[in-house]
Parts: sequence; structure tokens; C-alpha cells
Amino acid sequence: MEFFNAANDSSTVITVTDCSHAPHRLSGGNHSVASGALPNNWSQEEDGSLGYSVQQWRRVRRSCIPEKPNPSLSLWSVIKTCLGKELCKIPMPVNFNEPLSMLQRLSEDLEYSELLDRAAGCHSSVEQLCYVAAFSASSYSTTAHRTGKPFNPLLGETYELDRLEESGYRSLCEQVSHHPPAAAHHVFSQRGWTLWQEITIDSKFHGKCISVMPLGTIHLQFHSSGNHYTWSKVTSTVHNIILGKLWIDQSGDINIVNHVTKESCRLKFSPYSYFSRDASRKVTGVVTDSENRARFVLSGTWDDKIESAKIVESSGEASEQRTVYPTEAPKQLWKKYPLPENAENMYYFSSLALTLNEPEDGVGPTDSRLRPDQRLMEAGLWDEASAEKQRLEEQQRERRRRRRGKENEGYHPLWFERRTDCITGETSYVYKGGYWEAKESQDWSMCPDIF
Ligand SMILES: CC(C)CCC[C@@H](C)[C@H]1CC[C@H]2[C@@H]3CC=C4C[C@@H](O)CC[C@]4(C)[C@H]3CC[C@]12C
Repeated sequence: MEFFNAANDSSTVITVTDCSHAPHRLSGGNHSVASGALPNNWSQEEDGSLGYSVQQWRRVRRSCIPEKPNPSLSLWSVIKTCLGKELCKIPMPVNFNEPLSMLQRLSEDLEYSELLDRAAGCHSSVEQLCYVAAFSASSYSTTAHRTGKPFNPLLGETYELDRLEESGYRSLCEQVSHHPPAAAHHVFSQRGWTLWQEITIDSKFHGKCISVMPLGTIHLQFHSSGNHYTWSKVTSTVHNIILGKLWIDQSGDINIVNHVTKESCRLKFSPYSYFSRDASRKVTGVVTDSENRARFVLSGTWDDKIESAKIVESSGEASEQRTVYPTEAPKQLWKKYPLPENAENMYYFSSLALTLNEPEDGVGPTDSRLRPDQRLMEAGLWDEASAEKQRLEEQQRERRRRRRGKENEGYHPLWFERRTDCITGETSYVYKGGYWEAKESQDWSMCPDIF
């Protein structure tokens, strides 16, 4: 087998287009053009949903990536001297990565965007809140076995997820700060909602486990009603750092507030307990209205499904102690899709995750898909990936030094700007526009060269 060393030529794209597990070398980005004039990643489908048959072209996205190689290197041996440190300050070889950047990982929260489409169509705002709550829990659906560390994006790295045609939304992330690492995210959906957030990750290595605390507020607004929701994330804990198989637990509360109607929902994620396994991965919550009356009960698990049940007599006030309410029959709001075939050898990626790093024409030059070390790592070329990662990081330090030299010029993100939020009072980076217009005209002259 012959592999190409991209360390000398970062314009080369290594792609794997079929499901055999050896990496193939393809040069250039033009792998999508088949012998006919049409790209081979489009397929014609018959759509009968309109009552007559239409031939439609649909993009076929990849459903596999190269299997994860398995050289055993103990995580403990690499990080045992880093007790108390933050995860992003612990130098680690790519062996512990997954072939996605943190920006791609954040975009994965949209896997169940359909819940928000449905929420947008609710007439009752308490029912809408139930769907929003189910959506917030659904972003943890594949986390239990996803123990790979996403790549820490370079400053100015971006990731677009244009699923306008398939799912009605367009999403853009940008890494807006390096120390501490922070990403800004903006999603616009034609199906009636906009979501935005800025997220920083605080983490600590405790010895036996690592706790990861994503900080920042998620905002969601529905276009027709103007209902504006906010919430934040729970703590993720990586267990078995010293011995055994790594696994991840989620614990803590998510408090979702509709700032227009003052309705709210408190979702509790119970931590894993050796003594009551039933409680593991459990999510429970109560939706209360503006008078603090309990209206819906939510229950389920973050890795399988969430149900809602309407409370019958809306008499009692919600209270911390109260856990049992008389309800109507429960209704399933969310059910996890099964993992794709062979997922256990592909970093436990979901179907959406498998498609995130697929090369795509027309994306910005700072897009995670173009990051060479990540591409090499995906292809299983770990040594080459590690070398390339070092080169990119050194180059980033050099850019930082040059900025310092120039009059204390702080860093300014390209697509996001600082604004004070009228609800939380916090300042955060919000989308200022322009990315999709630049994509439309393929004029990327404003973009830095980070790879
Ligand atoms: C060295 C190794 C073991 C450390 C691995 C740490 C990994 C598992 C951590 C680091 C950052 C974490 C992510 C931080 C933020 C979010 C967004 C949220 O909506 C879903 C969970 C998710 C996506 C976390 C999943 C777990 C995560 C990926």
C-alpha cells in the first residue's frame, strides 16, 4: 500500500469513497465527477408524496468512514502527570481523538432538528416547550460511547453545515477564541426557528475521571410567535481513565426558560449509580406555566427516548419534593435512531456524524473539512496526522506572535461579533452575517490562511 504524505502538500485531499477499510489516495478535490456529466454522489429518486411521481435528485452522503486502527496506548500513561489540569492544556497524540473537530461536534446537536420543526408548529407554548426540552436532551444521544476527543479547532477555523434542502437549516460555527477555546454557532431554519450559542469548555482531570463543563447559553427563537428560549448544558464525565473501557455519563440540571411566556422546564439528568442502575441515564422534568403550575411531566433517558405526559388536574404547584402527578397517557416525543452498521469500529458515530467530515465543494477555506491533520487521522494515518497537527499548531503560535507585535491588535472573528445579550446580560459572539453570501459568490478573499 502506498500512502501520500500530506505534510508536504496540504492541498491534497485524502478521501475514502467506498467501504473497504484501507485508505485510498485520491488527489485533488474532484473525486465527485463520474463518467457522465453528473456527480456520482447524487442519486435519482422517485417521489410520490405529491400524488404524482416526480424524479428528484438527492445528494447521497457517505455512510461509512475508515475503521479505527487499534494500537493500544494507555490514556493513563499519557495523562497521569496532569492531575488538576484542564483538558485542552494536556498535550495528547491523535490516538485519543475522533476524526471530527469540536465545531463539527457542536453541529451534531442538530441531528434531531426535526423536534424543533415540530415545536415550531405547536399552537400551545407549553407543548412547544416539551419539544424544546426533548431536543435539548437529544444532543446527548450518542455520547455514552463517544470517548474520542474532538480536535481543538484553530483560531478562525469554521464549519458550515448546509442542510437547507434536506432538513431546512443552515448552520455555521467559528472558533472565536483560543485561550480559553470558545466557539460561536448560528443556525437558521426555514422551518421557523433560529438557534445560536457561544460555548467555552471548562474541564478538569481528577485522576479516575475527567469532568467536562460546557459553559454558555443556548438561545432558540421561533419566528412566528417570537418565543425565545434559553438553556445551558449539563456536565459530561469521562469514567475509567485508569483502568477499563472509557465511558461517558451526563449529570446535572438543564433549566429551559421561555422568556416571552415565562414558562419553564427543569430537566434533571441523574448521575450513574452503582446501587440503582435504573437511575442511569435517566432524564426527568416538569414543565411549569407562568403561575408555576405543573403542566407536563417529561421522562426518559438521554440515550434512548423521551416521553411527555399531560398532568390532569393542574392544581398543585410544582415543588422540588413533588415527583408524582396524575397524568394522561404518555406520548413519545423523541426516539433515538439506531446507530449505523459497524458503528463500534467507526468511533460510535451516528449517521449524521459519519457525514460531517465528508469533503464538500464550495465550503470556505477555513472549514474543518479542509484541516489536513484531521483528514489524515480519519484515514488511519496517525503518525502523519500527529506531525501535521504539530505543524498547524506551531503556525498558529507564529500568527499569534505576529499579532502581538502589531499594536496589541486583538483577534477579531470573521463572521461573529460581540454583543450584549438583552436577556442574560452576558456579552457573547453572535453571527453578523456574510458567510453564505461569500459562499454564493465564492469570494473568500477575507479569509485567513490557517491550514
Ligand atoms: C482524553 C479523552 C478521554 C477526553 C474526551 C473528552 C470528550 C469525550 C468531551 C470533550 C468535550 C465534550 C463535549 C462538550 C460539549 C458538548 C455539547 C453537548 O450539546 C453534547 C455533548 C458535548 C458534545 C460534549 C461531549 C463529550 C466531549 C466531546
